Amino acid sequence: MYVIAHGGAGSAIEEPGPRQAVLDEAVAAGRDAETPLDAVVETVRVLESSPRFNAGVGGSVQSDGVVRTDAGVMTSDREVGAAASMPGVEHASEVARLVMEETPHVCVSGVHAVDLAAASDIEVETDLWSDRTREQWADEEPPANDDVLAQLRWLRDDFGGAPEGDDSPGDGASAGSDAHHESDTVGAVASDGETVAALTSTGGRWRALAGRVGDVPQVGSGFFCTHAGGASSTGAGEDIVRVTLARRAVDHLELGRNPQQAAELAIEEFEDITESSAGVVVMDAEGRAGSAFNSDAMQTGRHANEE
Ligand SMILES: NC(=O)C[C@H](N)C(=O)O
Repeated sequence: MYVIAHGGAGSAIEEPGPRQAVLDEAVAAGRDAETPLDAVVETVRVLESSPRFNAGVGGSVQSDGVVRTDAGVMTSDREVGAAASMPGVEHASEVARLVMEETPHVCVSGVHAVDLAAASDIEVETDLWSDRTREQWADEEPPANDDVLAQLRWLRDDFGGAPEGDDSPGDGASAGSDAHHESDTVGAVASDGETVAALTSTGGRWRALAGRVGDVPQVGSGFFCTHAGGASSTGAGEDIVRVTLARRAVDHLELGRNPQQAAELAIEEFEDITESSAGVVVMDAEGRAGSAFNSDAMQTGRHANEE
């Protein structure tokens, strides 16, 4: 099985080694899977369980002090499932798969998605806080939860550009430090040499308005897959949605470009349109991989067809 995984597009961190080790472990878990769908879920599960990434445990905290998770998955036969805004769900990837396989719908959200997960024996009520997010949240001074408009005023300046922690090239008012690790969304694309699956999972963006949903569970934005191949995006979700970044990358595969060209072209177009920052990983049906980003850094792990 061929697999490429990413740990989010953002600023370079001082010690990338430990995160790279988790990414490599995640790809190793996916390599042993039987199908591309199993492979992306196995890969992303490892990343969701690591507090080093902004997905599952360690996910970003929303304005009301709650961590909510989102994920989306798609296979090359255009089966799609997504789940959004789930408190207490570590493996949003599993809920996205559940929505795809067991419901007639494409996306389920909030407490209803959590109920569906619990009824299907997916673990819920997990403590998604990490030491890092607990410490960072302690420095915040959010307005009271029942004053939504005050919360909106409090958080508004953080958005409209690159995710916080990413100082290139967006115009985010809070750019410049990687303190929140909020750009460390995770994703994977896998291929058995014939069929493909793509999956993305996140805690969203730091102190986003409670209930905010970004690109990750939106088909074509955070993830996309056809017979040509699949893509998983990361970065400023509000901007990724405006250009449907994953769809754009896969379109380039459909037009005959290789995965590296497809990733680069999609990011160039994204930057031209939004002046914001993002990254994308791409794998075609033969298992050849490519990746591109216009942030300072994006860590990937891969076991790809190098032919
Ligand atoms: N950094 C990220 O990738 C965050 C994610 N794209 C979101 O906006 O929810």
